[in-house]
Amino acid sequence: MSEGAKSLKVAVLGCGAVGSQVVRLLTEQADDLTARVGAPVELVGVAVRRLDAPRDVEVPEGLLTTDATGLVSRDDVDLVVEVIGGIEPARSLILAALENGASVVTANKALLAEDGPTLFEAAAKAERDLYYEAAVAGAIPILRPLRESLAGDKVTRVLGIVNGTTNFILDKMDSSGAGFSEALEEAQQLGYAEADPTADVEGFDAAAKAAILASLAFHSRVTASDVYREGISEVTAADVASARDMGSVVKLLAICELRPGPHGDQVAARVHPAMIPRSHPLASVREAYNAVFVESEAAGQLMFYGPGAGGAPTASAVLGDLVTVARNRLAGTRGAGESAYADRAVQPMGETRTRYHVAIDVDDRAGVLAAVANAFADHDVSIQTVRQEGRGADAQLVVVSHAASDAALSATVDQLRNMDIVREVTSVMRVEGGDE
Ligand SMILES: NC(=O)c1ccc[n+]([C@@H]2O[C@H](COP(=O)([O-])OP(=O)(O)OC[C@H]3O[C@@H](n4cnc5c(N)ncnc54)[C@H](O)[C@@H]3O)[C@@H](O)[C@H]2O)c1
Ligand SMILES: N[C@@H](CCO)C(=O)O
Ligand code: NA
Repeated sequence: MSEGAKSLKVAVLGCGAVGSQVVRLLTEQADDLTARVGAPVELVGVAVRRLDAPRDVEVPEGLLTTDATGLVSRDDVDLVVEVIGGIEPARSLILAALENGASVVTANKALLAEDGPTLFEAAAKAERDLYYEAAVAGAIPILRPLRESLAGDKVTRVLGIVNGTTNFILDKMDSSGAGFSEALEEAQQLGYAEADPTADVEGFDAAAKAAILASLAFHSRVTASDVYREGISEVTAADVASARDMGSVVKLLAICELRPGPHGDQVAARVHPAMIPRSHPLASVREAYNAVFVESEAAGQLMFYGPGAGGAPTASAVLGDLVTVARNRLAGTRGAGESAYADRAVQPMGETRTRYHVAIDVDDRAGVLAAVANAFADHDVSIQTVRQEGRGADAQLVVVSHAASDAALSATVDQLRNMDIVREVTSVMRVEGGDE
């Protein structure tokens, strides 16, 4: 480092769970950051909504401001960290920061998944960095591996547990037999789930992350609206028990795949609960942890595991990005921008091939098994396994299909629901992570 190198000035927008930890690390590790970057990284402002709000960190005297727009417009600010979240004012602030010549680090998956291209274009025009490792799976390095380490390989599939709250709830349901509401209540008491848990339990958070993962993995623009989404609020204790009987466990998965389409490979991106075998590496991801499983042509299978949420873990990813963009800044360069050259189409969910697990309560009499098998055959869906358990005059049939189009499988279930011999379809869930 050259003696007296000019300091790089950082503005932090938002001082909540993540922002307060970013401020803490920036302050506590100032000397190490200086050594690693090659110049002092100096915190010059922290934008907050209310000056007198209680905070998890003591912000140095005079740095707090309620004028975020004024802060990002300052001539001396080199680096802006956006940890406010949501669409506005985060988007306008990031665009203003880039236009003003700052490099930007954000953790905002909702914004990136909704309107990433606008931000990437602004970064390209301004010739500045826009980094966002914290936006997917918190502390786990997954975006940089996709963007850089695997840039010479062909990624074919990304399968992830990318929401800690829902993984905690499903893990609780699996380990204790609790129902969804009871497990959600416990997640709220422990501070994993928010008072309004919609974004997590209905899969919106995971779908935003899936869009970001698919865009990077397949060099295409995939937004949240391209991702098929089902949450976990309909998962019952019976589904979880049925999975257990099969040696499987229910997880909320984000699945991004390259699938053959009429004009070359297409991108399929979906978020839904699925049964996976207990022997699958993702089955051992417990509590609120996250993990992302990547398959690529040359590397084979890779797995990334760790804390996907929480103030300090997320701030770790933010700081990692901050060091990188600061180094780039000092070297007068920037990292690779958006890579969307492949421009792949998104495959509609109905055409995506999946497998189903269907548990059906039926009358226990001759011909019932054949009738159920025929319903699958009517939609050209091949059956992989059938298990039957007698229950007096009733029987329960558990059918697992081979891979078929999601539309055909869903039509099969509709037909089963309308059959006289079917008393109730007690569990329908997609199956992943085994042989097709
Ligand atoms: N908490 C996590 O575990 C986690 C993990 C990964 C990514 N993220 C992302 O990080 C971002 C921040 O999340 P968080 O958990 O810290 O949220 P948070 O709600 O704890 O903090 C956001 C803060 O921004 C402040 N704010 C709102 N509007 C503002 C404005 N106009 N100007 C200045 N401050 C304003 C709020 O008062 C609040 O303190 C979000 O994009 C979130 O998705 C969070
Ligand atoms: N609510 C998210 C936080 C990180 O995005 C989760 O539960 O994983
Ligand atoms: Na990450």
